[in-house]
Amino acid sequence: MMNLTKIYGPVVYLQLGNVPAVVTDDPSFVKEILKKQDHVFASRPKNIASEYFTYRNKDIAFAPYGSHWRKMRKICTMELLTPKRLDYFQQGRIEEAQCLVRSIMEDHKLNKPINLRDKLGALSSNNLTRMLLGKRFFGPGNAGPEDAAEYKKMIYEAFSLVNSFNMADYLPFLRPLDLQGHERRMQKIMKRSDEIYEAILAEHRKRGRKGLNETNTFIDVLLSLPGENGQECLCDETIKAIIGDMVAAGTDTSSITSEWTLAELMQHPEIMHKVRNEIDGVVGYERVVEESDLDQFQYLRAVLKEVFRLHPVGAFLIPHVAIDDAEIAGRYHIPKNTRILINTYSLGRNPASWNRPLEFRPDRFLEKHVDLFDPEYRIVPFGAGRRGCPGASLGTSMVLLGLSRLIHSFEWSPPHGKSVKDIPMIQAFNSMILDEPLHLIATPRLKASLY
Ligand code: HEM
Repeated sequence: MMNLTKIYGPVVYLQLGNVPAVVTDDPSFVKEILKKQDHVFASRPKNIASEYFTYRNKDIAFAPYGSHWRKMRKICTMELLTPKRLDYFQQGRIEEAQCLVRSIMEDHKLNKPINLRDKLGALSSNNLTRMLLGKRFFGPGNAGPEDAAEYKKMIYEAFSLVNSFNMADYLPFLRPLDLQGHERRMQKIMKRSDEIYEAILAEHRKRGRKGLNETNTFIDVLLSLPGENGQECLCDETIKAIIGDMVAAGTDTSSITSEWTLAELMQHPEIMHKVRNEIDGVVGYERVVEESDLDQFQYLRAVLKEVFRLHPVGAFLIPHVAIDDAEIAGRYHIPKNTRILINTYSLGRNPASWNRPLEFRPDRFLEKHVDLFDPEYRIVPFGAGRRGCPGASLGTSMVLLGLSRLIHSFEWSPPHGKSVKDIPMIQAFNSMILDEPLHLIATPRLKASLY
């Protein structure tokens, strides 16, 4: 599917079983869909995975366009991801970055290669669950190693099921057969994650309501807000769906991006050197990186854009759906209910937009400024418009803080007996993650008291 536009042109119409779909990787069409006619393409398709994981679309990311989505999106931006609340939880993110560095030091003392997928996964999970639930899942003071491993596996599996192709979504008569076994896996994950969220809800209810302010975790805020249609509170399923959305939307996205960044930097030592020089120049050697330093890391930000261009978190944005008949570029008729698949993978590699597109060259973003929300839609790492990612600023800060701490605190090298050429720079089948978890050796480079 990723190569269709190369063969047939910038807009391809497909009939996927019962479902009409349009695939595009052309910036001008993407602009038309996400900006000029954003209101027409702002809905989401129903599919089996979202039915399970979002309590029948009670969340934000998969909710169809309408009053429920509008209300939840408003809660998300006006009550949860507010600058004040994100500022308040900054201390937690700093502590998590320090825990990451310490746990790498422990592995270093044992002479162990570092499994960066595990470390970065723990970092983003803890960052999110501290803010959402007031709870860490990994490391000291956590929910217990077994709970953590189970929770991590669940998030990972749910994320991959949502992103994978399920035949029964397109040929509904196949659904009772569950030929790919997806639905059985979904039922199992959902049952267990529901038990976990029920227990967390009960625990927070028991503590009672406190005054609403920026120090509240997201779950406490959600428990305090009035519900829909004059209800006193939001219903439990809605709260669980929103929390599940944020965990799924914020965890793997951040850790996948950070893992690719380190893998690319290992392949390009001269770029790693420039990034480290930049961080050293701002921070020096007497303290560790703080969030307030991140604005000054212009080169690291260019590196991150280059990673988003070549390795977006999904090959496609979450599908959009036309809520009405539409016409794009004055010549393509798009019938109501058509699914719109924006191919971010080939958008970032489109030779019409990018010079030598397959080369990893962050400097291109310094020679010519391109924003993460690019007005020309040559990259759309966070989507755009009404359905654009509301966690973009938090996600960017989490990734930049984790990476800059790792690069400032350690020299990195391939495991003993291997070279950078042995790091397989290929993505997994059916997903955008590195095919194999990145393992590296860490050597501390700052004075001992900073670890
Ligand atoms: C590096 C980190 C992240 C990346 C790359 C990313 C990327 C994306 C993308 C591509 C979309 C789909 C946009 C579209 O369909 O047009 C999205 C949607 C969304 N993201 Fe993120 N995201 C990140 C972090 C986060 C975080 C930290 C949160 C919240 C805690 C979050 C919450 C959401 C939500 C709720 C949606 C659905 C919006 C809607 O449908 O109205 N994301 N994100």
